[in-house]
Amino acid sequence: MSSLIEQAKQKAAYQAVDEHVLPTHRVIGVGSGSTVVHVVARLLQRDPELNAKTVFIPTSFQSRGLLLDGGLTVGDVEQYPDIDVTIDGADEVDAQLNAIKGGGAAHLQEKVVAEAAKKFVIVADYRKDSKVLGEQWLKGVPVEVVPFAWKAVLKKLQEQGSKDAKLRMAVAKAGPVVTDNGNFIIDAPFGLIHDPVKCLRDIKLITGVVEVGLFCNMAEVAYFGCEDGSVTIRTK
Ligand SMILES: O=C(CO)[C@H](O)[C@H](O)COP(=O)(O)O
Repeated sequence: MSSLIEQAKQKAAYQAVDEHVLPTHRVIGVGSGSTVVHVVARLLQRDPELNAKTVFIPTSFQSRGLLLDGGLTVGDVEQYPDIDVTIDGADEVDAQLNAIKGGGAAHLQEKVVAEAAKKFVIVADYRKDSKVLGEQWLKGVPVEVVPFAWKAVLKKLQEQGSKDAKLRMAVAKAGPVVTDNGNFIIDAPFGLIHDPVKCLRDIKLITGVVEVGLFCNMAEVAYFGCEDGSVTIRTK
């Protein structure tokens, strides 16, 4: 395996799957991102008969592809509004298990699938472990917005104190990133976020905002893969 970071992601993902995906579970939410690749790899190592009795709820085009490529059955929250457990990555997690998500622009579906679950578990490597949000993740809070309102929302975010807020631009396409839901993303840095609940509320009240990449009071436990090969578990 290539790097310490990749090993850390794998360790956290494998341990979280082993400890939280139970044989009795029938509906499992699967987040998005590079750490979740290891979550799916571990799910595929389970007893195939068990996986055949289980429906997996993806949170993006990416995770849907991972699940389908593995031959797993996928569903959605319309069919399965009661999820046993959802496991997802994060961009940063604070001491209270509040998280910044949306680095992969998938936080709208991720939040719906996390909220529909009895238990929400975060998996991450050591770079994501913070006391206060905004310590490590400097790109800002990802905010999904309806396209026609992006400039108006950007202005409001700047008025709320994020003077460097900007529209996320695509890399291999001219123009902005377009989410799986057909929306745009604004990345809004607020420095250290000591009160993430207030920050979330303030942003969500801006008309044109679809969802904010602040996941407050949602995770029950976070697994951090460490540089020395160990895994740190943080619970509420
Ligand atoms: O929120 C997310 C996507 O919207 C991801 O979970 C987050 O960006 C972490 O990704 P990675 O595991 O690749 O570091």
